[in-house]
Order: sequence, then C-alpha cells, then structure tokens
Amino acid sequence: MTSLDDGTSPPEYRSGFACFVGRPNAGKSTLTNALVGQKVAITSSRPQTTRHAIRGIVHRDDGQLVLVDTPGLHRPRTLLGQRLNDLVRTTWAEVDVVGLCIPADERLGPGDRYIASEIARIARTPKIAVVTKTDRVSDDRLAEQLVAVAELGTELDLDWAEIVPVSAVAGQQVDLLAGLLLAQMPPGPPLYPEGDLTDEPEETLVAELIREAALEGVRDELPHSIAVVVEEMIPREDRPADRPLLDVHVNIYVERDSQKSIVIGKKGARLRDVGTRARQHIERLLGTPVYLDLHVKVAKDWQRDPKQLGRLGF
Ligand SMILES: Nc1nc2c(ncn2[C@@H]2O[C@H](COP(=O)(O)OP(=O)(O)OP(=O)(O)O)[C@@H](O)[C@H]2O)c(=O)[nH]1
Repeated sequence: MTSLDDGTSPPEYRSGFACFVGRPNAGKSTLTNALVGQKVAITSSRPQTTRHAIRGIVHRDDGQLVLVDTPGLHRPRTLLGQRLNDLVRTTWAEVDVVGLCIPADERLGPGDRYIASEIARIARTPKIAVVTKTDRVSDDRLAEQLVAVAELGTELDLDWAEIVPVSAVAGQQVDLLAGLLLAQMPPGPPLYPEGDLTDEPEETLVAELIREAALEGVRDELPHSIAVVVEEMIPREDRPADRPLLDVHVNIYVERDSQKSIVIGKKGARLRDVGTRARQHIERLLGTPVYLDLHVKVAKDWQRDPKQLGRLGF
C-alpha cells in the first residue's frame, strides 16, 4: 500500500548495524560513547586500545542503531595484529553502514588512505565519512579537511553517502550523525529491548575498564602486552541488603617479568593506583560497591602464541 506523505506522518522506524573504522586514535571509541551516551567502549590517548567489537546501542524515536566498535586497522606484525585485522574485515561485511573516522586536526595520511581504499572495495555497503575532533580546529582548517576528504572519495571511486563533521567531546553534530546513520538502515523493528546500551557481557566491560586504567602512563610496547581477564564476579556473602559488595577477581597478563614489575610498581604503588581508578569506573558501570582483587601474571609472549591467545579471549 502506498501512502501520500503530507509531511505529518511519522518517519518509518529503522534498525540495523553500523561500524566506525579509521586509523588508531581517530576518535572511534569516543564517538561511540557520545552517541550511546554512556561509557561502553574504552578510550585512551594511546593508539590501538580497542580490541573487542563492543556494541553500543542508540535508541531514538525513529529507530535503533547498533554500533560495533572495531580495533584500529594497521599493518600486522604479530599474530594478535593479524587477528585484529581479520576481525575488522569480518565486521565490515556484516553491517548496514560503515563510518570512516578521520580526525580534523591531522592531515590526511597514508593510514587514512589505506583504510579508505580497503572500504572502497566493499560493494553495496554505504560509507559515511566522519570528520572527528572538529573542536580542535578553526573553521578554515575544517573546510580544507572536508574538501580533502571529498577528493579522497573521488580519487578512490568511493561514493560517500555523507561527509559529516562532528565533535564527540563538544557534543557537536553527534545527534545529526545518529540520524544520518539511521537513514541508511533498513526499516525494521527494534533489535534490542529499550534501555539496553550494550550487549557485551559485564565481564568484558569490566576487563576493558581495568585495561584502560592499567594502560595509563605506560610507554612503548607495553600497552600491547597487557591483557585482562575477569576470573569471577560474585556478591560477597553475609552482607546486609543495603550494603552489598561485589567481589571481582581479575588477572592482568603481561608477556615478561620486566613488564610485571612495571605494572606493579614500587611496593605495589602503581597497581594500587590502577585498582583505585578502575574500581571507580566499575562501580559507576555496575551501580554497586566493588572489591577489586588484581593479580599480575606473566604469560610468555602471549601475542604470538595461538593457544594463549585463545585462552585470553582473542
Ligand atoms: N578534542 C577532542 N578530542 C577527541 C575527540 N574525540 C576523541 N578525542 C581524543 O582522541 C584520542 C583518541 O580517541 P579514541 O576514541 O580512543 O580513538 P579510537 O579511534 O577509538 O582509537 P583506537 O581504539 O586506538 O583505535 C583520545 O585522547 C580522545 O580523548 C573530540 O571530538 N575532540
């Protein structure tokens, strides 16, 4: 049946999946969080902190948008690197729209070009260019970047469905972007119950929050050597109903003894600090007081060992 649209009928409800791609540090996780409105994907100022395809769910009156956050695509040097890239490509093939994030405050580089040329190869899936971190640049510079992104599209025969400047931090154009992404979704019912923000198990989110805290202030290759596994989350017995406590037992894995002492710090000071910061985020996420029990363990060269990778959830 066709209806005459006089501009008063409500828009059709749409639902589907979107993912953001882009080189490390392009602002994908921050944007996901801004769209969802709660901290679900971890962010940090160091590249390649995101390892899991964490989903955030955006609920709107006109539809539901499920966001899949992928790690930064990069040239693989280890088995872990290879698996991360595979994960990115598998994700692209399954979503309704791909958003390529390009920071406004850096010139288009070989990294952006490489990823753009990769997504140009996925036929049919619409692509939206998202120019991020607009709060960091002047209007003139932003205009230049928008032109450069448009030209990149022409050069690669990549037909941008939209080019959208946003600032996740300043909250500029975030809602507009949600609408434009949603416009690419097929008509359909909600995929998740109202109120759900993510379908990641709590353990994964908790592990990511701890990894984020553990990464703060460490240098060089260490960030990629840290993996976090939540072994157990159990409510403490014998607590009064109005004063619950959740025991969270966690192993932090590193690849070498030297890394273990860095993570632990002098007389355990660093690890205590990591615990304190992570606990605050976890308590906010779960809405309950938490006792966080952190252990640091060495899993020799786990990034190169298929068996260990499997055990650590990769
Ligand atoms: N000023 C400003 N900074 C931003 C904005 N978006 C992200 N950032 C910062 O840029 C850095 C990287 O952001 P992330 O969201 O972690 O980047 P990512 O693309 O998810 O990075 P990977 O997980 O490494 O792939 C962080 O320090 C953010 O705070 C923004 O809109 N404005």
